[in-house]
Amino acid sequence: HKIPAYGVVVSNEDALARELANIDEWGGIDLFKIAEISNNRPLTCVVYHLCQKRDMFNKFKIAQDKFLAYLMTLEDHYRNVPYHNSVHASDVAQSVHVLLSSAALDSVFTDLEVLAALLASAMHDVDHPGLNNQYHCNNSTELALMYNDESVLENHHLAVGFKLMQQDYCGVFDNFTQKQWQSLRKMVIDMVLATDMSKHMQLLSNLKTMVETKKVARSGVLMLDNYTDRIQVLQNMVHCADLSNPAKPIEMYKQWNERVMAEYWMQGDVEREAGIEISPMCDRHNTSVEKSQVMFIDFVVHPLLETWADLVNPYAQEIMESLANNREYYANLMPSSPSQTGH
Ligand SMILES: COc1ccc(-c2ccn(CCC(=O)N3CCOCC3)n2)cc1OC1CCCC1
Ligand SMILES: [Mg+2]
Ligand SMILES: [Zn+2]
Repeated sequence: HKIPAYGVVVSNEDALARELANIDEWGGIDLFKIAEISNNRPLTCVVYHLCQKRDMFNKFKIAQDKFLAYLMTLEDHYRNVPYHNSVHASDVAQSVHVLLSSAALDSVFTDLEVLAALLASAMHDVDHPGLNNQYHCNNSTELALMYNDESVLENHHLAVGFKLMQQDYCGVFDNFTQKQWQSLRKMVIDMVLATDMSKHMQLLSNLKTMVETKKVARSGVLMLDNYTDRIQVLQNMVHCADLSNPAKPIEMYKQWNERVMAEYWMQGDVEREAGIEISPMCDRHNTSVEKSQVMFIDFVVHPLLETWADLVNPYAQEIMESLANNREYYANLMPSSPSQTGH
């Protein structure tokens, strides 16, 4: 049977083609529109399309129908929660694709490393329950007990993502050598575990050190000559993509913000019902949305993306400008901002 052009059977293939046209650009595609057109299969069609563009099926002799079966099953295991659904995963995959294409990283990473980064992005939040690690640890949930309070969700995303790959009807990496498979699996594990926010300061510090000591070839590309350096750049890349909403076009950023707040407030409702302490920013009756975003940008996103921009300098200026504009947008909306008080 013939495989559809974008992996998924859609009513309007031309519309999907148009939406995917600017997939190589930062903020170039609207994942919410792609979710609509693809009958809520944004992850399957974005990741399939990226792997086709990067010729992954030929490079690794991957059976396209098996890869599609895996992507579909993976996407089916994302939950229908406001933020951590498969639209977010497809956004992280496309953002990683753009960061990987930075001129400073030209030919730096092997095809296996690129495939690992795309797979890590695709599976990095699978089966997310819409309740964060703090909730699981505070309440010793099934998952917290399973993973002893250590990167609980991230370990779960990996376990689910790889278990689905093992199901024999997938057999997606049957043509990999044992060495290729073990290398791919280790890199995906290292990247997904690095999306745990509790690792953020360590990751950022490693990235800063790498910027200070970076070796750049005459061609201007980064020289990374050991696994530790290579995986640190890949981990930071996926982490940057995971935190990249504030650096995207404002209309998309606003939608991500509504969704993440809806998820936080649902968690706050669960905590209030259970009579336990409501987590930070999870109380719908007591959160300043705009102030929270300005603080998120100032204390988390800007320091990380600024360091990334230093690493691939000057190839991330547009990302930094977008972030600065969006920060101003929310700063001006803050209740006590000067523009409100008229002076
Ligand atoms: C568009 O808004 C956000 C977009 C992304 C994030 C965000 C933080 C950490 N990550 C990485 C994954 C993670 O560790 N999480 C997932 C979010 O919940 C906390 C544990 N992602 C937060 C966002 O806003 C928050 C609510 C107001 C300020 C902060
Ligand atoms: Mg996550
Ligand atoms: Zn995520």
